[in-house]
Amino acid sequence: MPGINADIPRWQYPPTSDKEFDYAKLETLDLSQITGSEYENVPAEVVQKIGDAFARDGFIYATNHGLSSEQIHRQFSIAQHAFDGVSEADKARYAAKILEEGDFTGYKPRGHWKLRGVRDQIEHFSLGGQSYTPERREKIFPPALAPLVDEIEEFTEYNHDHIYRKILTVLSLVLKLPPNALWDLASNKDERFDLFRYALYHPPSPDEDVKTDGVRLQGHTDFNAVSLLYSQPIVSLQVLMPDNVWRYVRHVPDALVINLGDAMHFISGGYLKQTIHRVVSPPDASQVPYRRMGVFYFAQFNRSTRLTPLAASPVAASTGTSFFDNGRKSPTAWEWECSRVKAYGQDGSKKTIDGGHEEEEMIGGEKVVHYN
Ligand SMILES: O=C(O)CCC(=O)C(=O)O
Ligand SMILES: [Fe+2]
Repeated sequence: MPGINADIPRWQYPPTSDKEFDYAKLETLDLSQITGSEYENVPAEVVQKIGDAFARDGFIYATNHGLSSEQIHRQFSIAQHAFDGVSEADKARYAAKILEEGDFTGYKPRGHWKLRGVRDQIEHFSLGGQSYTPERREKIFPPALAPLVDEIEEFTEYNHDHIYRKILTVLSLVLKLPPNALWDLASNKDERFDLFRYALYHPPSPDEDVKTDGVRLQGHTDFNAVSLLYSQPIVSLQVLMPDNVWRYVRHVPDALVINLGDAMHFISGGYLKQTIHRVVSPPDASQVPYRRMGVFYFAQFNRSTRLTPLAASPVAASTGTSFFDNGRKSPTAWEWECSRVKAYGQDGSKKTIDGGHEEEEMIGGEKVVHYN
């Protein structure tokens, strides 16, 4: 693999919890069951099982994605290097223009978001998951990461071309469309704006944890189409399950935790669920002192894709649900992303509703609720 010799410290995974918690029961998709030169073949029972899981829970695990433990571990080591091997001055120089442009590309410092007046403790380094031209390389990557760019690019391409593509085949069949229908909405290279992210959750102070009730990343839906989260040992991610109970996601070594975002929800007429999830302080006290590292691939449709229910899908049509003033004001995938990125985590722009949750009006009259 190119750049593999770039000598960086190896990430030490925190110890895995051996305690039992109220874990979410999630289905598993074995990605090796999707075959064919264009990943067009999926056994009918897999389509049924995964379609039901995405319509009900919105979250699944995926295994047999074709990446080795070592390749995944390497990404966690690169993540560590992106935070520990880059100076604070360079992080500021390569800061993301989150409020100005609604774009996460670059570094997000701790404290950009606030929850109940408390600054968040999460650092990000996010990259657009598309080819890195020489100009983009210089603009996005601080010098300390330059030797790793080819390796990072190879990983992001794999996430898009193989893992995301397979998920899109399954979902196309779930929506009773031809197997390549959703891939056709996501494979225009000139319009790609997937986001690949390394995230570092620093442990907050006990005082901060009290003020936020242990919530470290407020309950939210993702803005994009399909999110791929590389499973990591610290028990912390919670999913709001169909019975309205927050349940933890169990760590499955080398598996992917996959969830759907707003874009997929809208184009499926609401059939596919954009499930609410959040990150809280670890229920296993022995994990509390550890830094929690994340490797996430947020896959998107092409920028100009209109987020309106797909007319060709009988499943999308059958829900009878439409959005954005009956489609008259449907944004593109890009417009929706920018509008949500700018507004997220900015205390004060919302109104409090039932249950102490907060509601905010987004473009096209759609409402977004932030769950506490
Ligand atoms: O940290 C995690 O496990 C999930 C993060 C997440 O939900 C997000 O960044 O959208
Ligand atoms: Fe999320």
